[in-house]
Amino acid sequence: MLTVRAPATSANLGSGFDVFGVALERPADVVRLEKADRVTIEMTGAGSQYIPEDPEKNTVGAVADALDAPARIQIDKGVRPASGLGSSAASAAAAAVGLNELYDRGYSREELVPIAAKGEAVVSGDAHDDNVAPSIMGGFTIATDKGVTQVDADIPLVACLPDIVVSTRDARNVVPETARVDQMVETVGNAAALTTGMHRDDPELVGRGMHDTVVTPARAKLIDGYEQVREAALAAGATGVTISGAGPTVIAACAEKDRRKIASTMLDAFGERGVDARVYQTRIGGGAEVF
Ligand SMILES: Nc1ncnc2c1ncn2[C@@H]1O[C@H](COP(=O)(O)OP(=O)(O)O)[C@@H](O)[C@H]1O
Ligand SMILES: N[C@@H](CCOP(=O)(O)O)C(=O)O
Repeated sequence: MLTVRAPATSANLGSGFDVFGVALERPADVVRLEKADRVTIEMTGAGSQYIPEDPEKNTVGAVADALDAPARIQIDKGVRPASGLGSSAASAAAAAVGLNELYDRGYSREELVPIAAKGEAVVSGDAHDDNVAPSIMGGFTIATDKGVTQVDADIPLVACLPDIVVSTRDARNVVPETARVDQMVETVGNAAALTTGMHRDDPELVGRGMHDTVVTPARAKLIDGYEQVREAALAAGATGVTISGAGPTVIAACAEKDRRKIASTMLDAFGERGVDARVYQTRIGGGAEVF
């Protein structure tokens, strides 16, 4: 049996809607695969009771189909579904990397990205690549229909996951259909600053570039306590704060020395709203690993 560990990811980072993503050092899904006559899926771990084992409805089923690689697939979820931490993508990324190796298909990591994204289409209606790209390739990724650009950035992060469920499909429905030119100009500036910050491993520049006035304000309404948590994290030293993926996780970039304080401040701020939460003190990490 082949074992693959594929990391959680944080997509968008504010200014890079549907394009930017980072792999997180933790949490991760662990997927075990062996060749079989047909695809079967067994789920365990965080929130697994809410995830269908039917290959037609699970992200890994679409990946196995695309690679013509039937297998017995056991998924141990470390990434809770509907978290904004690329839960559905982590399983799809692990399946793409694992089945490619098991069946010796010979695809490169970059070529596996659109294949894994077919799994995302099953759950959110859109084959967006911004979670599967970093989960497969690691680091900071810029995923467009022209391919993926990747850099091995190192930025400390805090990801605070409240006990609220936001499905990516629902959160995509509140994205505004249009943006003003001044918002476009601001977004381009922020995205450029963030990208430069990733190349320099500079949390200040990355945090500044996470600002977004187009998609984030619309989605913030789905997360009870978002504004309070954001303000508390900034006051505790975060260099930037935004919604991770479609939410409800709130993600902060920071200097290493401030990470612990920011983590406890974010938990407290959700607590003051009566919302339970858990927090990951993490950083940008590598992509899927095969054991
Ligand atoms: N292997 C999988 N892992 C996680 N969620 C899955 C998987 N397969 C299907 N799903 C479904 O995908 C949805 C979660 O995906 P999504 O809303 O994109 O959340 P996330 O932000 O955590 O990726 C849930 O409805 C879940 O049942
Ligand atoms: N770009 C997508 C990313 C969704 O990420 P997820 O972790 O919430 O699945 C979006 O913002 O809709």
